[in-house]
Amino acid sequence: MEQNNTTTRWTSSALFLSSPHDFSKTFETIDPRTGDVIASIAEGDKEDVDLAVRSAREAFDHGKWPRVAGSERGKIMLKLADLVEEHAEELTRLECLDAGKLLTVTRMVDIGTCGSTLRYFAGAADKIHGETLKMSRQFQGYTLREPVGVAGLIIPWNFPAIMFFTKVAPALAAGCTMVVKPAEQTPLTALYFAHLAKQAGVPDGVINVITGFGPTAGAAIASHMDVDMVSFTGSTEVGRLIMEASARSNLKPVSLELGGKSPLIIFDDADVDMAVDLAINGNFFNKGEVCVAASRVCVQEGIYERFEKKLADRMKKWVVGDPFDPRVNQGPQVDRAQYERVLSYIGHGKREGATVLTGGKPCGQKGYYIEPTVFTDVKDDMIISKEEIFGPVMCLMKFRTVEEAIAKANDTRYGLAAGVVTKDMDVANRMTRSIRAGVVWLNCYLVMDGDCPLGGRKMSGFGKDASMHALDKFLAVKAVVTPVYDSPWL
Ligand SMILES: NC(=O)C1=CN([C@@H]2O[C@H](COP(=O)(O)OP(=O)(O)OC[C@H]3O[C@@H](n4cnc5c(N)ncnc54)[C@H](OP(=O)(O)O)[C@@H]3O)[C@@H](O)[C@H]2O)C=CC1
Ligand SMILES: CCCCCC/C=C/C(=O)O
Repeated sequence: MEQNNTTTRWTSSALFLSSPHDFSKTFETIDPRTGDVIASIAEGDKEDVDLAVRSAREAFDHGKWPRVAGSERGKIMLKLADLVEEHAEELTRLECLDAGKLLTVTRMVDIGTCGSTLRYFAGAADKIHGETLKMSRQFQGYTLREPVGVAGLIIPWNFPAIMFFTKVAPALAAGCTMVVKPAEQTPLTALYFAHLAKQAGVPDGVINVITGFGPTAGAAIASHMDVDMVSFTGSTEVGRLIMEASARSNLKPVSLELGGKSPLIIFDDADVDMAVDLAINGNFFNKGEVCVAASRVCVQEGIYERFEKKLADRMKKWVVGDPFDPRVNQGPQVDRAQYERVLSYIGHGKREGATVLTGGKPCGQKGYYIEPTVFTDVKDDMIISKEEIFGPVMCLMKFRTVEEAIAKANDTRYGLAAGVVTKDMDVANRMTRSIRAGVVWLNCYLVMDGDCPLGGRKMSGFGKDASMHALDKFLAVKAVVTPVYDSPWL
């Protein structure tokens, strides 16, 4: 962390100190339980992005991070993982406060995952190999996989800590330097991580966190001539803007993890209790603010009525309230805009003739709470069945045949995730191969793992987060070719 007289800049960069720029602009981050202000945060804009990119450029072109052995980078990343775990309690509370997340889940899943993501990629940092090429003439060829340079990492508000390390950890392992922009709604943990990174020994200029707004700071990263790649998670609409900005600037490669309208297809032979569990978790986990939410639940007609009744019974026990209370299942939506957006979709559903099985209203005296809502009688052409709602709203539908299930699953412009519940291996194989999505969960849902790639097709974007595929995004492949003379073989 660097400090100056006007405001606090949390960054591992030293360049900020010498700038004459006005650092006094701030914005407020809000507690979604109440609408109260948690803190004032420095509002970075285009000028700050320029400074941050200069700092990252300097650290990449002349600093030690890309030049030390991968094992050394790995060691520092392991130290950072330890520090994150030592500070897990403060981080957990910051994340819950900023994003309205459940305390117990955040401790285990969100903050719990940060250390494992860092460790996964720390282990990869000294195993980045090229290939020897089988040249057809008297030449020797091989490939180098080099760090791509300065990475721009633009992060959403639904999993601020998880997404921070999902992007930062592979970039660090590859030897890149980076400018990271957390979402305006949830900047707190990113700032804390930058501070811990400095303590862990990440050199100045390697991780530069810019807090601020998308249309200013985010857009400046996407269009910057000296940013070498962008990895973005967020809406399809902003994904398009990022691609446009790349096209209009330096044609930097972009990786886009965007929205979804994922189907969960439940066949007649499913264990109904298990299927109900998957549908609830798939829709109401993290108050539905999940890119892979199973927002279209399609149940085969033979078990449909039993499924619907069990689901309605289960939802009666669902508790919405303060996410710090361990008895609560669902906290508030992240901010007023998202709360209003979700309520407006619920309004569309009612007006379009879908039936409200459960929920359908806001709740609580203050804050951004919404009842978990299940719509039945949903038709494929309704807005609620086509558009990403990103809130606690499930669309329940019926189907008869496997063919119909495949058609329903693919009847979306998105292609991020899907779930299939069946005991029949032939049906399972046919479904998993027919669905056009980045991940298909079979007899489970929302199972994430460091080694499991996440990323979509169609309007859910392209490029993978997590797994070794994520590391590839931060590496440029270079072929090196040289003549060989009198080689005894080819
Ligand atoms: N795939 C996913 O996981 C996510 C999907 N979404 C979808 O998007 C909807 C709207 O949410 P919203 O917060 O508006 O999502 P955005 O796509 O606007 O936000 C994601 C990130 O992009 C930044 N951003 C916004 N505009 C630009 C821009 N022009 N150039 C570069 N970066 C930009 C945001 O900054 P800032 O917030 O500071 O403006 C934030 O850091 C949700 O309802 C949901 O459907 C949203 C978040 C995550
Ligand atoms: C166990 C859930 C973790 C989800 C992490 C990835 C989600 C990404 C997204 O919704 O954008």
